[in-house]
Amino acid sequence: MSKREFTVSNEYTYNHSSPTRWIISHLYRYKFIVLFYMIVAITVNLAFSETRVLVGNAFDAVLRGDGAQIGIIALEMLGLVIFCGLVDITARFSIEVIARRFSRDAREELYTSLLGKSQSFHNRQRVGDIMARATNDMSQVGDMVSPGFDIIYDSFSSMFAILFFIGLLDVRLLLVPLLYLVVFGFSLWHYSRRLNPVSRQMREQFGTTNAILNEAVTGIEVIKSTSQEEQENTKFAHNATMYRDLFVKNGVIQGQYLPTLLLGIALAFCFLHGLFLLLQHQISVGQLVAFIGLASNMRFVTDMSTWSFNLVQLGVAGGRRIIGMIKQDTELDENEHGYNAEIKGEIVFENISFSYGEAPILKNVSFRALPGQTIAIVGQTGSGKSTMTKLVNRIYDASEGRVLIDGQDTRDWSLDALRSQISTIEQDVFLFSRSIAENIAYGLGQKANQAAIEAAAHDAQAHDFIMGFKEGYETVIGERGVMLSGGQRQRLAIARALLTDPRILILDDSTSAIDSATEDEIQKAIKRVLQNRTTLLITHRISQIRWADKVLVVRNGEIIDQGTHEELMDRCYTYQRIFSHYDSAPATSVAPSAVVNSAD
Ligand SMILES: Nc1ncnc2c1ncn2[C@@H]1O[C@H](COP(=O)(O)OP(=O)(O)OP(=O)(O)O)[C@@H](O)[C@H]1O
Repeated sequence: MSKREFTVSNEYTYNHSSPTRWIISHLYRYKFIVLFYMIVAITVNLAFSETRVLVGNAFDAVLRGDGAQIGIIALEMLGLVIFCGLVDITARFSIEVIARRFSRDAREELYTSLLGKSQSFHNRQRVGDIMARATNDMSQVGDMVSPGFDIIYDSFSSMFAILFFIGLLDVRLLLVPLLYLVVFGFSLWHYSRRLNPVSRQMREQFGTTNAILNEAVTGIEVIKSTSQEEQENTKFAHNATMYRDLFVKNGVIQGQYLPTLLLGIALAFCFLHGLFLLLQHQISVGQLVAFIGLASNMRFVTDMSTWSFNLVQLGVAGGRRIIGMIKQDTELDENEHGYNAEIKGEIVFENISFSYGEAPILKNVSFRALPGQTIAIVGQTGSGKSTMTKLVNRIYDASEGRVLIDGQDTRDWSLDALRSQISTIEQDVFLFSRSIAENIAYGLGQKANQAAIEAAAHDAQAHDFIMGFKEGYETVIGERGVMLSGGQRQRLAIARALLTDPRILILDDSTSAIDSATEDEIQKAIKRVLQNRTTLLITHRISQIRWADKVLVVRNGEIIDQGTHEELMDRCYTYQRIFSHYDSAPATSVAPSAVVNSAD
């Protein structure tokens, strides 16, 4: 079992060792419905084949001039046809239930697995590709069961019924149908082998094309502002053409389906064989008619196989892509039974080094924050400030060294216990397209009440602007909060953090987008949110740096000095360069990156 950051209790375990096993393990979950379907489907086919035998019997009765027998046969036929119709509905209904449950379960499985993947995993993935797997591959998997598997099973059970009744007519009549079956099986195997790789490539190509489309729609602003429509269009057209070519290739293989030709030959031989036995007085005319009727039923088996095998191929290919994603390794483990306690708030970085890839981003970083302290982090852009904070709640793990929270290595903490007590307010606040109340209450799930939400919004200086909307707290904000200004989004994020009452708070440049009119309100909100918790504060604002108990000066992934604002002003040249001309200025913001860069 690979590592996961999130699991659901009582989760059903599926077999991921191969796509086929995965599919079987899903179907096994509904074994009784599957069994019911299989019995019912075979019953329908037996009943249907019996009608052919009745036609043969009717022929014999006509030749004998036995009117009474003809009447009985007609009634039997009527009864059988009604029975077939009714039972067939049950079979179709049960297979449809299985197919849709399968799709639903597989969707849930993929979704849970995605929630359990690490940030590094999601950094690597393309959203469009994930979406293709979650939508298209999922419906392929459902269609594989119904109509795909349904038709195949129906075909084979119908074949079984055909052979059964032919055997009852006269065992010798089985000769040609059995020979046909062997040749049919072989050509089907050959057909699947050719179709399989093309189906797989089609799925892959669909994912890529979808990812390009998704990226273009998400980044439409950049495309337009840089006039790159032409380039994007060419790229998309190239990929769409590749998808089309694969589709055509798929069609060509399907068009070369040999069993249709083979069936024609088989039927001709069946007729010759039957005729031969009739002329030898080995079988009756009625038996010959029944035999030909049954043999021509093999047409359903042959025709249906083309399309349904394609559906199964596509389903298996889809399943392979889905489990491919589910099985992909992720770096962190939920550590469900790890250390679990209320965080007091001590953070210790012990000789931390970290890199996303080859290049080291943090080098031998050490510092200590006592419970309740505010630690400001300043440094040039790209120096590794945000990365440092991402090691605290284990978005990433350090490559070397240890991060200790209350003396415990973060790797020993239960991930849920750790993360649920740490909140981050980032530069780019993410809001869901839900109501404002739901966005504020997000960290608490369903547990927050309206009064608590409003109190948090008051403290975050967000209440007034929220009440300015017609729907107040029930206002649904657009995707990614586009209806709100940067400052409003950040105040909602502060309200969210206040509500969850985290023991450790990470504020990453959180006030950079705020205009001066709301500056005071925000300062109040931030000051309020810092109280009674350990805070790592990445900021460009001198007023906030003054609140800090300690300031870390970061350059190229190293802490070059640390101390209080006053100490650093006294002894750190780089720090002096950043803040000297703001020393007597009122609370305001600076862009230390620019200054530090020039100091370098
Ligand atoms: N997910 C990632 N994958 C690979 N490299 C990354 C990733 N995130 C950040 N980096 C790189 O790590 C370095 C440090 O980035 P980080 O965001 O920690 O800097 P920062 O000091 O917070 O910068 P800023 O002030 O601009 O936010 C940068 O060179 C950046 O390109």
